[in-house]
Amino acid sequence: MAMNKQLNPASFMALLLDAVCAVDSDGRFVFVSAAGEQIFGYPPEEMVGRSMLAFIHPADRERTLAAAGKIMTGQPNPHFENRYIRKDGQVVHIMWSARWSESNQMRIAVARDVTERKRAESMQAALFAISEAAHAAENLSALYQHIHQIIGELLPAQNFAVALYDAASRQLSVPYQVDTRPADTPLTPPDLCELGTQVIGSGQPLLWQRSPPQPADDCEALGDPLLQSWLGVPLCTKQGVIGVLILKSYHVSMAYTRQHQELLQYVSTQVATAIERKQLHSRLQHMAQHDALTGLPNRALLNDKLQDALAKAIRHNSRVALLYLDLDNFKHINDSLGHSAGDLLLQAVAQRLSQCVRGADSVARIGGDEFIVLIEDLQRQEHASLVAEKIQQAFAMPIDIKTSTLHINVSVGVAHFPEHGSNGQQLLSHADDMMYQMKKQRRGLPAL
Ligand SMILES: Nc1nc2c(ncn2[C@@H]2O[C@H](COP(=O)(O)OP(=O)(O)OP(=O)(O)O)[C@@H](O)[C@H]2O)c(=O)[nH]1
Repeated sequence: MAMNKQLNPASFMALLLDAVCAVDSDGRFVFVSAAGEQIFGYPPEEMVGRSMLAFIHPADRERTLAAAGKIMTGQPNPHFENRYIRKDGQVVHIMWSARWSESNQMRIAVARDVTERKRAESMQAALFAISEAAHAAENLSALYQHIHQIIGELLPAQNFAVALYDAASRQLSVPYQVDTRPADTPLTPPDLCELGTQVIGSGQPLLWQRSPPQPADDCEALGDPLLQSWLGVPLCTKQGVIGVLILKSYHVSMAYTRQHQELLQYVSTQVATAIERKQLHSRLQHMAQHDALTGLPNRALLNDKLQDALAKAIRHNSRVALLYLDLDNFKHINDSLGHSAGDLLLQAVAQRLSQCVRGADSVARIGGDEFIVLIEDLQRQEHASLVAEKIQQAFAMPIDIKTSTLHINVSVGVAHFPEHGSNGQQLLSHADDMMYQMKKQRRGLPAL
């Protein structure tokens, strides 16, 4: 009891880890306890008299004003979170417990630094978001974009790239890259691939800083966004290192640190797994939609493309044509030269056909020696016959397979939308009939 009498409550306040603050009705700090310096980085006397808005993260100002308004109507808020910018520029997450004092006309609040908890939460959230993205993203490039966005919420990632390593060809490719450096400025060393290759080789992260740092004024005067800082973290899976996550900074004021490196490493395994899963999915999808021998779309993909083309043609009141192609006497080539020569011929035919059409058109292999050309957005009906003629001319040239020079003929049948059918099935069937008629006519002719 005797001891209690000697205690000075003000000395308790100085020992508190949380800061006690008082803010007047205009939002100005009236009092900040000693712990404020630890939390906000400013000595209390530098905060007192200034508006709280001067310290709050711009993105949280409006929300904070709304919460303060409610507190001033007499509703205490024991769990309000916002971000402050410390004197050293770091962002600090604060949990406020605040109420209005009618007699003092002030908000009385206790501030607790919850930055560590927030960081752990956002790291967990990032892991979860990356794994979600692996399922939700439609394709690999959508996944890279999503990963960029998630990483950008954890650390500065204005300049971000995903580089992938193909162990078979020992090549590093960059399927995703966002770089704020103007495209026409010359690349300043070090080269992205050079550092990326080092990360792949060592399987270790690499943090590179320009040394000595280029003064900011020099860079601005030159208009040259010189690379200042580079962070590369390997993407490791059970198969080994499959690539590198890369962050770059062109600003002297933003240099990557070991802390950034740890954050990026923390998410990199999840990123690697997500990319690997999506790559496998893309490969399976490609296999399900393409012919393994020629690499052309197969019947399933052709049907999808045909359906899309017809839907578009109906919307835009445009035309579509289908060419049904079948090689003549292909069986004879298989029988006389062997199946592998037949395979090579089919590959050569696929290549030659692809060269006869525009990028917007499609060539598909739908059976043994049967191919389809889908011509979209046809300006005039005659154009399909022109493409058919072009194909016939292309096949007038012999094809060299192994040691043989082969002369092959192609029978072609054409169907037009809307004249020969209102759906894909009807059009394919009509083109097949036309092709068969041509084949029959040819059979009636003397052998070439
Ligand atoms: N090499 C090879 N042959 C294939 C493949 N798929 C189907 N074939 C063969 O292709 C041939 C197709 O025979 P047909 O439909 O009678 O064709 P054709 O000999 O050109 O006869 P016409 O079309 O009447 O001129 C068969 O011998 C099949 O075994 C393949 O992937 N590779």
